[in-house]
Amino acid sequence: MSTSVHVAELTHRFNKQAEPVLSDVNLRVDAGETLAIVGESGCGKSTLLHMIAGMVMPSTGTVSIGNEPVRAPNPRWNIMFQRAALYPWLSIVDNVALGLEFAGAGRERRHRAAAMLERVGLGDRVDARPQDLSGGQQQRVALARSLVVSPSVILLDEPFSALDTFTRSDLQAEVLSIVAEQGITLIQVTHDLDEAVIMGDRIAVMERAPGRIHSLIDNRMPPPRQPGRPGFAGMRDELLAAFGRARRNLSGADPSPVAASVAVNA
Ligand SMILES: Nc1ncnc2c1ncn2[C@@H]1O[C@H](COP(=O)(O)OP(=O)(O)OP(=O)(O)O)[C@@H](O)[C@H]1O
Repeated sequence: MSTSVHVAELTHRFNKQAEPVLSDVNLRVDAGETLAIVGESGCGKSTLLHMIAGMVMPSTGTVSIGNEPVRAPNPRWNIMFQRAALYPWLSIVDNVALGLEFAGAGRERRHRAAAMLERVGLGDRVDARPQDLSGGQQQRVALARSLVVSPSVILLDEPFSALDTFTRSDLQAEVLSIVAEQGITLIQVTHDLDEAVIMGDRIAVMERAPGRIHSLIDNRMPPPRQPGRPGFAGMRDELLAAFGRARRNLSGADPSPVAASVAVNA
């Protein structure tokens, strides 16, 4: 079952003397919606995501998932990182089943883990060790581990950034298909504007120092959103312009789209 995410009046300082890393962040993501978050390096995207995941408590403000205040990590709002942290001494089916064990599942967990590996295209590798898989396959295992616990919300922190273009594209499509099928609410941090257009029904552009939401853009492209399809380049240009405006709020300069593009890819 999908669930909404509500961030209210969130401000964060990593220590009392420091300037706030995040300030006055307000955000609502509807149940079943997908949101991509972009912004200049260091603007606080990961910090915000970690707070939604309950890994870091905000200095002030609240995060709620459904009607429940987030105070700790929970399998119902699961986070997946850029690098798959898999146990090399366990087979991949046991790595995935471990997520279910932490979530309190019973003896059927190995069967459920195998079914989820099948769903992400690794049904014939269940007994392999993580180190025998490619980076893309390892990310598929991590994805299966995040999804097998049937989360209402999935939080992705640049999960595909280390992958080649084709593997990344396959995994983007896989994630979109699974979240649509299961009605999961998705929030994904990315550096890649193409990826933001592909993944997000809406795209939040953040500014930095302090980090806050600069703009929220509705993605007008209907899925499947793929580079080269009509409307994709226009949506990306709109996003790039918003990214440039978010930077200008910081520096007072007026960056050209090329300068903004360099910053995005830095
Ligand atoms: N545990 C921490 N203690 C102190 N400062 C931190 C901590 N974690 C992050 N920061 C600082 O908070 C700011 C935001 O970091 P964060 O990683 O959230 O940004 P980001 O937008 O995700 O960056 P990037 O795109 O480069 O990954 C940075 O200035 C970072 O140095």
